Amino acid sequence: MRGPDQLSSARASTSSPASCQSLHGSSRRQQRPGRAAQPCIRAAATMEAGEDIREQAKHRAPLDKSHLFGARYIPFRSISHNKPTQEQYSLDEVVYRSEDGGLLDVQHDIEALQNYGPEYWKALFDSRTGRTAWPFGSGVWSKKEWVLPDISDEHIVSMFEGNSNLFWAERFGREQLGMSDLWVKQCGNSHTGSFKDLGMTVLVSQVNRLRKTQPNLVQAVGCASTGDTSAALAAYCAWAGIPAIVFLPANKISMAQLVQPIANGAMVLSIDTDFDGCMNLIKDVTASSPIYLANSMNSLRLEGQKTAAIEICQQFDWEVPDWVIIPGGNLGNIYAFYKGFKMCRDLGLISRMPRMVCAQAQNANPLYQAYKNGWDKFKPVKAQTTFASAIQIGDPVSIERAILALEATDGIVEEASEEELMDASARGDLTGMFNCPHTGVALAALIKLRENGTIGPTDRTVVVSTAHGLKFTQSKTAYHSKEIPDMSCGYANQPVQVKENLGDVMDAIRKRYQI
Ligand SMILES: Cc1ncc(COP(=O)(O)O)c(C=O)c1O
Ligand SMILES: N[C@@H](CCOP(=O)(O)O)C(=O)O
Repeated sequence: MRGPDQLSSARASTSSPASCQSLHGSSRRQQRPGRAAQPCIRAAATMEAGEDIREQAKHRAPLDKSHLFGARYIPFRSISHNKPTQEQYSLDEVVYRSEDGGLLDVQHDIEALQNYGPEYWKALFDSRTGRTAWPFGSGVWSKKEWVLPDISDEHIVSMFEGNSNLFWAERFGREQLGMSDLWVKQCGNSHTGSFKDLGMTVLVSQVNRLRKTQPNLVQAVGCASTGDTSAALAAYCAWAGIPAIVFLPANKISMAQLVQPIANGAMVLSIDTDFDGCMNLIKDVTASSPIYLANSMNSLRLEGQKTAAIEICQQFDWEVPDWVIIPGGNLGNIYAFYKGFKMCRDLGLISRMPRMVCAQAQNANPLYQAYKNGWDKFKPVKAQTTFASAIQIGDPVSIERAILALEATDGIVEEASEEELMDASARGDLTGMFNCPHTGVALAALIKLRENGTIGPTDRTVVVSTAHGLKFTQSKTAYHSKEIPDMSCGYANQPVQVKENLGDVMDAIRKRYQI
């Protein structure tokens, strides 16, 4: 079968990748899907003097992909209730809700994508990984046809996010849990230090396109945030020169998170409320002004975030893990992962879905409570203070999306107390990780599910790490200093004070290591 890159890349149109020396001078010969061919996306061999990689991409791929693949908004309920719908919106419209006030979802032309077959997509994605060809150096845009097929490369706003490593948690698994196949997907090892970059590149790219093609439609982009969405929004908008406004709950986010949008020049509103209060405000503001909503209520974000699930499959050579454990707050990400795995399965790249686990802090656990009540009694809660401050959310916008993802994957919801999440985070760190507290929540859920036998010793399990531990040094420092009231901080590692004296130094070392 031939794929989209061949369709308009003349010199890439022979079936051998070796023949793909340069993609300059396309003859735009149209071909139909047919026999299998190796995809070739290699950038032009030579760059014109003064060209940058974005300009180079214009020569490489002057594709009109819109006739091949498309995507649009449809009501989420038509998916959850499995009912066809006439209601749909172009991605070039500013719309966040369906006619009945429900969530939207981005629907792709799955049949058109199916024309190219699983081997085509695997080879195409593999060929793009680890390169600098614009925009495929990004782990999100290397899956462009599955994300935002219609956007032109020159409108994309990317910092080559994604392609995060899968950390083999060999020692943590073996020594602490008796597990042989445990992995941590390091989504927090990213430009702004959280998985939000994956969604924000898509949303800000679409905003950039709207601003270029429909002047005055979008004058700024805004979000409510517990610290990570705001950091990502501010950075991507700064890169593209788009005004950003972030609503933060006063005194409820870490100092490192607060300084990110400040440094990137966003307008930072510190509001005397919690995240849910900020979310209500930003919904009202974006409904009545040319300020575009950047929270995951906007389903564009999830199109980028879902690529982390596709990457996990790719990193395992298209084998599916048995379990994927994800910390949940506003609950967009669990659905994004579900979408990524489902797309891989619907397009034949994998043969089954993993079981998904959503992990919540006990102090902010509305999903856990709904799960325990058989789903039909969801009630928002007033979220209490938690070290996992980025998931201190009591009224998650994507509750329906999360329930669909969990029901469809025979999923589980677990919770973690403050002590459990801090201990789990510290235990992981002692085996070489450097976790944020939210990853601590996911690790605590793993520990519980392993201890009660739900997760078996050889089950391939992926814990999704959602932010970089360096954003949360205040809570780590408090733990290791044993300064947290009512917490034993059983895995604390305290610095040893010694005089500048060889004898004292050696005594201290001997005491610890018996050397
Ligand atoms: C670090 C971190 N982990 C986990 C989450 C939860 O993601 P979601 O809101 O998509 O459930 C968030 C944000 O809510 C976050 O910032
Ligand atoms: N943790 C999030 C909360 C908002 O989530 P979103 O995915 O809906 O933007 C944050 O960092 O702000």
